[in-house]
Amino acid sequence: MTENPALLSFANVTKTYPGGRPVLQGVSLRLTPGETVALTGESGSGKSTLLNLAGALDGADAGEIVVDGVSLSGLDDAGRAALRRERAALVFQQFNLIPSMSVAQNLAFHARLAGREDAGWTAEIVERLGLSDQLDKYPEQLSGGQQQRVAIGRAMATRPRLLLADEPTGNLDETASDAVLSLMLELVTETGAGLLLVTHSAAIAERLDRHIHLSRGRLS
Ligand SMILES: Nc1ncnc2c1ncn2[C@@H]1O[C@H](COP(=O)(O)OP(=O)(O)OP(=O)(O)O)[C@@H](O)[C@H]1O
Repeated sequence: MTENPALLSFANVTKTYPGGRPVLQGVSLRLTPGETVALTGESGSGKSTLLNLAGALDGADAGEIVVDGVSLSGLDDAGRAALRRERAALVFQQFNLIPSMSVAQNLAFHARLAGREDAGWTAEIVERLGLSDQLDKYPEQLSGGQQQRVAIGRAMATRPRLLLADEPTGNLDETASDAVLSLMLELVTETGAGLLLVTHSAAIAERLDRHIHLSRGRLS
């Protein structure tokens, strides 16, 4: 049997910030298409660091990271930006919507940058995320749950192969958190993307296919 190609792989990755203690010490992991993986660990254990490396927001000191067949160590700034536009999308706890843009403009923004505007797919995302009545509104006019749905829609509009989410429901109450997580899992599963999601919540981690834990710079 041939092994599924990895969508994301870390091989012996290490990371230390200047003047700090080692945060990641020989981390290896593998995520295949369609797989959803929860990453937990105590505060300060390096979860966001690992996610930022996977999204090419920062570079590893050693080891190899490959996203959808692309080795990150060989990329310059432009290559890293292209990777985030075309292969790996990020969703953060703080939503990070553009305040001066309407919901419709926020949703279209990354897809336009990537030259991948697809009106049919965007309309489907809007429908699925229940945003039809919100398109002309601005982020400040939305609830936290609605803002996060826009952030997820914006990330999914480019049909990323890999979705990296850093405590995406951390700012939401339990009901909104459940709803947003369900929508995210549906979209990810339907598009065959992979999901790596940082969470503090055991209940959220249980809803994903697999659970990995970071402690003292290593995964278990
Ligand atoms: N840009 C940076 N410069 C220096 N040190 C950093 C930087 N970012 C993170 N750190 C340090 O690296 C360690 C890991 O931080 P990281 O944010 O990855 O942890 P985390 O597990 O995501 O934490 P939390 O659950 O609190 O968000 C911490 O000790 C933190 O202080």
